[in-house]
Amino acid sequence: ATTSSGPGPSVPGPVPVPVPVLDDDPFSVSFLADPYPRHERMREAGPVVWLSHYGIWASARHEQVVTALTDWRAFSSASGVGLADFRKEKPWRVPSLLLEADPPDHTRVREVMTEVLSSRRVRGLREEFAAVAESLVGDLVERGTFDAVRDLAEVFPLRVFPDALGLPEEGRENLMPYGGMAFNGFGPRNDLFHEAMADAPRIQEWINESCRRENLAAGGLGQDIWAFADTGRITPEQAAMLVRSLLSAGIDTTVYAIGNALAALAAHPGQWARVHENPALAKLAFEEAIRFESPVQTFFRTTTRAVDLGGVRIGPGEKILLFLGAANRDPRKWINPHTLDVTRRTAGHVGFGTGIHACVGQQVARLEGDVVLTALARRAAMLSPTAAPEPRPNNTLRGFSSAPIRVEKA
Ligand code: HEM
Ligand SMILES: O=C(O)c1ccc(-n2ccnc2)cc1
Repeated sequence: ATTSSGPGPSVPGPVPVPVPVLDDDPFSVSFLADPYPRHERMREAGPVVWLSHYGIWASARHEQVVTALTDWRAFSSASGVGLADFRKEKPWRVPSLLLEADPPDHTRVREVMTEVLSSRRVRGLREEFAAVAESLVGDLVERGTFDAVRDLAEVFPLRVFPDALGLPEEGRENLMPYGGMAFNGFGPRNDLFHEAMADAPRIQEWINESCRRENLAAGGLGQDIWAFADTGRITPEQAAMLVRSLLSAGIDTTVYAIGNALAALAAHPGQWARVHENPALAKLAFEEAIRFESPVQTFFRTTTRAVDLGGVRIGPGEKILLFLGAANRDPRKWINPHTLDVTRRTAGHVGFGTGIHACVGQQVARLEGDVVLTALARRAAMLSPTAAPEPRPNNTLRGFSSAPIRVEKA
């Protein structure tokens, strides 16, 4: 890292703290394949750094990431939570009413989504989710060796969430690709972006059809959203867009999270032994895995005014990349951050974000992780990797395309 008088547009004010300039490309395949050493360098360079490759600010420290996520007035989502600044360029799709909005627009739709995904409603999903997990995991443990990603992490969410949403059977193969579009779409228009968008018109057509009220089964989360349109709390157009949010968020996030948890636990046999000994630890183990190998690595904010963050003066209308995954391994916040500890006190991790945009689906995600790891904890005395997991590069998500493991039956 080199220091300079301060990159980016100069902003009048107190003498600026010399800002470290790094030339990393955080959306390159090499960075994404092994982000942790780069996170460390960014954290050590300072609370806020300038990434000259894209001309953006960035923070990899827990304190500054929490400050930016919490202060939605100074750090806005309405110009997009990806690299694209919606004030300067056309978004690739109509912006999200939740993720890419600020109060007051964000407030009402967030209240509705919070009710749709309430703890009580999610508790009502547990019996069905657990039954699918027991059956799937039971078969895999009998096999003795399987791929934690291909045979479990990519299968379970697609078995339970589309049904919970009320989606028709046909076309579900579009869900992972659409998640790939959404999450690669937050990055620069690099190869990952263009590859994800290759079949965009056809997939977006299926997504738009899937958001229509008549295509959503009664009793599902999709119809729950549409019911709010009848009350006048939201308009029909908003209802369709909120269903689109669930289609964007509901699959890839948990696929990557469950895969990361299984790969991490297989790589730490002592930790798995504790979970097998006490399956009630499954829920905590999943939470620790979200801290340790955060499925959602980054999101952007855009400043609405000149603002000081960590002593660094950031001008108005500038993008800052928040490294959630790096904040979750900041030694200023965590003891032995690079160690997986299934009994760690994980409170304060930002794997689900924090503040007004904190993940509204986190109870669904936790339920999925809990039932899968609980089913495995009861049946598998030992997990061991039979090959290194294969990273699956994505502009926003961190995870694997394969994680072969051997299980020793309990
Ligand atoms: C382990 C899985 C998941 C992780 C790690 C995760 C992570 C996150 C993060 C970090 C945010 C904050 C975004 C920001 O601050 O800009 C977020 C927001 C959100 N999440 Fe998740 N998520 C997960 C699963 C889900 C699921 C399963 C759903 C839906 C059922 C969901 C729905 C949402 C929505 C709608 C928002 C936007 C909330 C708002 O802007 O008010 N997420 N999530
Ligand atoms: O509204 C959307 O399109 C949208 C909303 C939420 C997510 N998300 C990210 C992490 N958890 C959920 C992704 C897309």
